[in-house]
Amino acid sequence: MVPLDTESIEGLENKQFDFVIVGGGTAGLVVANRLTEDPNVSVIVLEAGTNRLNDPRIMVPGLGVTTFEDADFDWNFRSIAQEQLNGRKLLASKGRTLGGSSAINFGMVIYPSRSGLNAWEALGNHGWGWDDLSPYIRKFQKGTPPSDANREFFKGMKYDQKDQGADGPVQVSFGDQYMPYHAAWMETFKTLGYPQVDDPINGAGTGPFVTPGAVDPTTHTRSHAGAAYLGPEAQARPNLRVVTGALVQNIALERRGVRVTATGVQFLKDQKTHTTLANKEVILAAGATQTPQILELSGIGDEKVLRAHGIAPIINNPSVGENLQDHGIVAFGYEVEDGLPSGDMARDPAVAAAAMTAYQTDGSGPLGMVPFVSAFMPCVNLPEEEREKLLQNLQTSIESPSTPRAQKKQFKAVQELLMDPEEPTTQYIMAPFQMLAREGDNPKRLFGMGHPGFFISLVSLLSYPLSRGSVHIQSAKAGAAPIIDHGTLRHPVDLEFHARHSMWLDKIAETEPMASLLKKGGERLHTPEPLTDLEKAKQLCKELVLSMYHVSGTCAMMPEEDGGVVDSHLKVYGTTNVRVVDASIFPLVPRGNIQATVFAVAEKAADIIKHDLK
Ligand SMILES: Cc1cc2nc3c(=O)[nH]c(=O)nc-3n(C[C@H](O)[C@H](O)[C@H](O)COP(=O)(O)OP(=O)(O)OC[C@H]3O[C@@H](n4cnc5c(N)ncnc54)[C@H](O)[C@@H]3O)c2cc1C
Repeated sequence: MVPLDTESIEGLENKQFDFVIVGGGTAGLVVANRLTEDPNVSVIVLEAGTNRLNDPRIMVPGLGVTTFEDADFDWNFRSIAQEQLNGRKLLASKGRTLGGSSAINFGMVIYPSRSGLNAWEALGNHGWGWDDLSPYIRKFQKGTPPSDANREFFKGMKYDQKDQGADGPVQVSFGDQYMPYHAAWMETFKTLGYPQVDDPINGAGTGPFVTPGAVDPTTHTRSHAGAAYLGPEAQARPNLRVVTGALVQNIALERRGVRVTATGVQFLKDQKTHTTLANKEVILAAGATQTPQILELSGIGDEKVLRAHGIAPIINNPSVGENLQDHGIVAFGYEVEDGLPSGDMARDPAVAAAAMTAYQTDGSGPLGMVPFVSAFMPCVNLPEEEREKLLQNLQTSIESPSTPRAQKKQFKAVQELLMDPEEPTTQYIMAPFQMLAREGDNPKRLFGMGHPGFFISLVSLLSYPLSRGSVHIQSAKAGAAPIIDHGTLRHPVDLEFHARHSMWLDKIAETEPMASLLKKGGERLHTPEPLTDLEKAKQLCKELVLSMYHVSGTCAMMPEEDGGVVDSHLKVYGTTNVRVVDASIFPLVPRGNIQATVFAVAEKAADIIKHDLK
């Protein structure tokens, strides 16, 4: 593909576009594409990061991990020290390139649940339940069925052939070179009494499943937002302009009566400040870490935070940047039986070269696929009276006068999800390589295969965490990293659930057929001895938990009095024409990895905007 010139700003100064979209990431490019389907609508996308659409480190799915910490791809944020995690800082990687985080992520496509989305609606967001949003899952993707070989390998694999999206831009497919642990994962859950019951795209049911990936099955390239929504046809549209290296500093706002109207944005490019005008709307799609930052820099946020940085408040909304949710993951490492493979083999240059040759020859092998299997599970090792006690603790925190009103409603919604026998409380994942979780804030060591020997990782994350964090500006300077407080495992009930889920990882490892693939008496990266003590499990969770990079909820869609920042049309309260379309609007984080939900939200947002234009 001829590279799209996104560097030039010729003719841009004070030029007016109907829509100014801030951030050319996962959600931003969906909205840009859909709005410019109408040739009479003009759109500019301002992306702070690079244009690396043709870069192999993005295009080759298995190379994504090499982009971490590289400023050409990753913002490379860290959280502030997390007191509840022994003072550790969490890595907060985030895409800084066209395609945003979808261009550097692990490519897993995981769908939200019916009840999880219905909870969004119950929180006061009319039109955002499962029946409203799930059609957009089918709109953003095109699913390619598993091959006969995969069906044979994963016996009993459920795939709902008729309902995978017919012609969406994001290609979703399965791999072609799974390892014995992948098949054993499905069988092991069956042994434990939890076979797969349905395709997760249908939004219900617990049990294991083969995780589809955002990979084009023909070219074996990553199907991220840039590839899917900014392909040759979109690039050729005269009504769509995309500029990279354009760091948006703030929205220009004017008070018109009781509400405030955006007239454009100011952005920094090549060390100079420029202005672009919005004829109709400014759409913030800078992601859950930076969308609140831009609002605060524009004078929309908690007036105390703004004044502390010398910013004059225009709209006082203390909920901006609050309600941060993330999935914290706890990864355990198990040595595999002698003679069996593992992704750790790639530390041998000859093996890495062979994988690259296979990929270059016909797209086959580990580099061209997303190598994970998952399971959604309830907390199976939690006796009924203990469950009652934990839910009672949650009830106490719902009733506590110190719990803010907004959180009370959310906790109530989570409580219902935790009590629903059809809903998972965890997502388990098997990754066929080692993760050195104690090196957590350093991706080169975390994923660097630095420990001798061959391992797999078994991972747990809480589907519906109660812990809440925040993100706020640390200076009035647009380029400064925001203060990110993940808050992971801060709520005591989260720690109770996560400890129990992590203990069950050992159970998976010692159950057949998985057990036979792991070395008897082999090394365990998390703890040398099997984990039988709940208190020890809690300490281990605090020591090992990492961010799964699912930061969301920081400009939540909810009624304003309940802690909302945007209404159910995604308009920022107090403005006539500023919308947010990205992971910040999630009122509750969905049950697993979030990119599918971001794509679906952005598709729905585009329809809402088109409708509102009429
Ligand atoms: C390392 C990693 C692995 C992940 N793995 C998975 C996975 O396997 N499966 C899954 O479902 N999810 C995964 N996720 C999560 C998922 O990719 C993200 O949650 C989702 O893509 C976020 O979409 P978004 O549109 O909200 O933000 P983004 O896609 O991050 O887009 C925001 C864009 O705005 C730009 N921007 C920011 N500030 C400014 C500014 N001031 N001016 C202009 N532009 C700006 C950014 O550079 C970026 O391009 C992962 C995320 C990461 C980081």
